[in-house]
Amino acid sequence: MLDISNLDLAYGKVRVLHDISLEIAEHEVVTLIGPNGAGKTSLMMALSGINPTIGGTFSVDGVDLTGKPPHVISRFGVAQVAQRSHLFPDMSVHENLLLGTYRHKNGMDHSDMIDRIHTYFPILRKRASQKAGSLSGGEQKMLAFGRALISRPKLLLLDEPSSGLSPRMVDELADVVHALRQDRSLTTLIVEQNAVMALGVADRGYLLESGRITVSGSTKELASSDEVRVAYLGM
Ligand SMILES: Nc1ncnc2c1ncn2[C@@H]1O[C@H](COP(=O)(O)OP(=O)(O)OP(=O)(O)O)[C@@H](O)[C@H]1O
Repeated sequence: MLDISNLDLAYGKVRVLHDISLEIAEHEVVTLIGPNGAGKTSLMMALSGINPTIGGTFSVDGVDLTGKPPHVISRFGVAQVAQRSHLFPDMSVHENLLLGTYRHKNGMDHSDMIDRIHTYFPILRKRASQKAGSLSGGEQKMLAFGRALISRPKLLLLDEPSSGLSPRMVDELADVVHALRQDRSLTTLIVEQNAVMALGVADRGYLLESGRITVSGSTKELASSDEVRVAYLGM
């Protein structure tokens, strides 16, 4: 579903990603873990068409999307839940959720999907008519996640979903990712600093360090690798 091949990215003269190659098969949940400043968000922004790349390619479902603008990538079915939720604060929770349906034809029935999202995130049902700007930070993240799900993406990109969440909310979020994985209805890339959470919900993973992928393998292999221990614990 996602095929990244030898991708390079720089901010001006500062090279941030080096020769990144990564694949995700349809319905897989794959994680890219790495410490602060490794380049995780830079890669997500590249895959959404926000950051221009300087080398390499990436394709989704066999279609080369390298260099395409964000609106084209999004219409193609790539949805990103960014670290910041980017909601419309004066619109209601329900209205923000419905904004995720824009890529589908008018008149399409979204009620089943809305019910499913409310099952994953019951708070969004309770707060449906409340302004999105009045939600807590964690609740706003849930809404941004729901808005991405309602778009029925081919590929879901989750950028550090656990950042800023309480331990209880991280567990709730992990349960949702786990349920989505059980459904096998989505293909997901989770970029995380929280290796424990990410390795607990993914099928496979990659370790990104200083802009290079240094280890890849099953979540079990990553969890027991010396490189992951050194990257996270410095020992
Ligand atoms: N717009 C930018 N201009 C210049 N440098 C940038 C820009 N955005 C990020 N960087 C630099 O690129 C490097 C990678 O940053 P990035 O945000 O991708 O890392 P990250 O792995 O997501 O980190 P974190 O886990 O702390 O969010 C960092 O050194 C950062 O300072």
